[in-house]
Amino acid sequence: MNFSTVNIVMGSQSDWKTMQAATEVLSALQIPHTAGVVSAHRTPARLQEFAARAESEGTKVIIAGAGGAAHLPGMIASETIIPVVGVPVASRHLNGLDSLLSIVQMPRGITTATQPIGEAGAYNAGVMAAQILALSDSEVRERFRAWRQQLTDSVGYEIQP
Ligand SMILES: Nc1c(C(=O)O)ncn1[C@@H]1O[C@H](COP(=O)(O)O)[C@@H](O)[C@H]1O
Repeated sequence: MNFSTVNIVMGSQSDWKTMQAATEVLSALQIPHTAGVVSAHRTPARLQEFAARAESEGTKVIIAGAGGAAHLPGMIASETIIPVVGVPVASRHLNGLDSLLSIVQMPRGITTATQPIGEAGAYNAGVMAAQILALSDSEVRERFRAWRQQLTDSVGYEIQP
């Protein structure tokens, strides 16, 4: 189990093709991150160990993605006070609506920062993690501002018919 400033975890190896988009902004902003498989359903002991160690290992934000009965993000959120950014991975039968509802409908007091379904959600999870870190890290803040300006500048006004 590897720990880093941002830990990206997912319920299955099959989620990686979606979840790897979370690394794009983190890499661009030079934010240390690592990724691995943790499942509330299949590896409950690993989940317990991961959540118990993350804070003392220096993790500041956890990005958790899962599909279907996506209990992983909420279960991690219940075991640590580190903010958990949840990513609903598109499921085979219900296109991720099941994943979204499983992650977003948390009980009062325990919460996840839930992102859109699929790759765009994973990408934005990276953005959200960077913004959380920017609050307490001036170097990340400056890099984030520059990244955001680039995004703004890249949106052209003219329509290309
Ligand atoms: N939702 C969860 C959890 C969990 O929430 O603990 N563990 C695995 N899974 C999900 O099962 C789906 C199918 O997994 P497989 O492709 O391994 O059969 C994946 O999207 C995974 O996130």
